[in-house]
Amino acid sequence: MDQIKVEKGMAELKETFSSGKTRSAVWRKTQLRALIELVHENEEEIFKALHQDLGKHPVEAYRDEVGVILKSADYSLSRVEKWMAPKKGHIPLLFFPANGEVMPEPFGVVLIFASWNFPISLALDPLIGAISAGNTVVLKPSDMSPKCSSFLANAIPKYLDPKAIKVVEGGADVCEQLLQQKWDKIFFTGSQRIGRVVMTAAAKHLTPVTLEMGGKSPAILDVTSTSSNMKVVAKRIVGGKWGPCCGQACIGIDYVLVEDEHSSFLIGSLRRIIREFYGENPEESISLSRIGNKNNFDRLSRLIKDPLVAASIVHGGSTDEEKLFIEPTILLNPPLDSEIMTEEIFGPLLPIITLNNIQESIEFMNSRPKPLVIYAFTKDETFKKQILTHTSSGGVVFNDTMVQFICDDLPFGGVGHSGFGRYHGKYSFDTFSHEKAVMHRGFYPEIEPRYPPWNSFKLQFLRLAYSFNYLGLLLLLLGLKKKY
Ligand SMILES: NC(=O)C1=CN([C@@H]2O[C@H](COP(=O)(O)OP(=O)(O)OC[C@H]3O[C@@H](n4cnc5c(N)ncnc54)[C@H](O)[C@@H]3O)[C@@H](O)[C@H]2O)C=CC1
Ligand SMILES: CCCCCC(=O)O
Repeated sequence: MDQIKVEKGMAELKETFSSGKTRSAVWRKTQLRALIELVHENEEEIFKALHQDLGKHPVEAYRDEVGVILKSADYSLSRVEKWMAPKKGHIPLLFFPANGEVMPEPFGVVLIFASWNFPISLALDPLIGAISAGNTVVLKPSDMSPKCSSFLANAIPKYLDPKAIKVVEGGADVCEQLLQQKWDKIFFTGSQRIGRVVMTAAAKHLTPVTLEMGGKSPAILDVTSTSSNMKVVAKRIVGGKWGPCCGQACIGIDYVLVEDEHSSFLIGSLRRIIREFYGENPEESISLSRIGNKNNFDRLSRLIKDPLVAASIVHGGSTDEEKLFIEPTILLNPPLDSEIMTEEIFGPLLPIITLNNIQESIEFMNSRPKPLVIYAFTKDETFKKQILTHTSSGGVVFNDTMVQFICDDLPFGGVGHSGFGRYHGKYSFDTFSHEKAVMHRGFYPEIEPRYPPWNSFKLQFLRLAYSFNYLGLLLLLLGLKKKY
């Protein structure tokens, strides 16, 4: 994409934003309704593109993408006017008469990078936030999900305001061109490697950035307190590992921590559920999506080629390069210094790491980068509190997996290496808004002690004023009055 085209597009977006039309609730709600219409009217085409790019079945495509976007857009559409309204801010009596408010305003022209594993959700969910907050937008879908990228590039201009929302397709070269522009906000979903590239480019223009990244999200299994629910636990672990995009999910379970004595029970339970979900021959299953691209296939295949890792495979391990298929694979205690345990797996490989005591899981997690989410299957309230207070992660889910992604009142985002900033629901609106402080003052009474020349009285006045000790202030002023 040539630089002139990028700059022309930017100029138009800036002009649109300056016109003020994106600030109105009417414009924002019109765009949100149009987005809902886009998804409804093109559901089959979206299913087709998701199947072509990732082998997703329509049910998985609806669960993780189409349904998520319809939910998010409807949630914002019904609340955006309330979110737009200035919120009252308390002003101390000292400044009477005065009132204060916090007024959300759009940043301006924003850039959104989406990833390939949920190419519709991860493009349109941030877009919903950017529109709700009144911004103009460049959306850059991932080039690694080309059919979905092409669908978005064709459909969005037909439904949304083309002078305010543009789709730019392409890979690293296009991205680097885009990053040379001065954006008012960048919302990035992707890897730490590229997240650093984005942050570096944003720093040049002091552009605020939200980084939605990933990492190694563990699932802790306290079998002692959940043994009576093991079938549900196993379904949720299998669903949370291989369900979303065949394990290629930022909030997918990366590894499981379990006490040694329970590892066989767990593996047997997982095996049964894998068969129940994907049949005797998962390669033939229509319910298991495929590895997204050759790069990820080669990387994952390499992880299990390591002899010590290969020796730890207790289920699965088969691959088919032509079909970009990797069987749901379980490993038991691969070496902790192997790449599968030091790098984000982002695929259908599930290491099970055994501990002497489930309490050790806290130290195990704390000795590694902060994950996007911690899943913990336990009914032990004390252990829950320990996890919440002695570990740090983007989020914590007790006794389930993945479902937090569709809860609009829970912020979705990481901490430390898993990212910063968050979105979903009103958090999306806030992420794409500047909260402007507004204070209205009167002209009387004047607070003379705020002005020079300084003297001891004014120091005394300010001491009481800053402690908002109104009685003290009154007595001081009365005392002054009496004195003079
Ligand atoms: N927190 C979240 O919501 C999610 C996080 N992720 C994380 O993303 C990673 C996998 O996603 P990928 O798309 O492979 O990540 P990626 O970092 O390779 O690409 C992300 C985006 O950046 C663009 N990009 C690629 N090269 C670039 C460059 N040189 N300069 C600027 N932009 C560039 C891509 O086209 C894409 O739009 C995993 O680490 C995963 O954990 C993935 C999905 C969701
Ligand atoms: C179920 C949808 C999850 C999307 C974010 C991810 O895990 O990559």
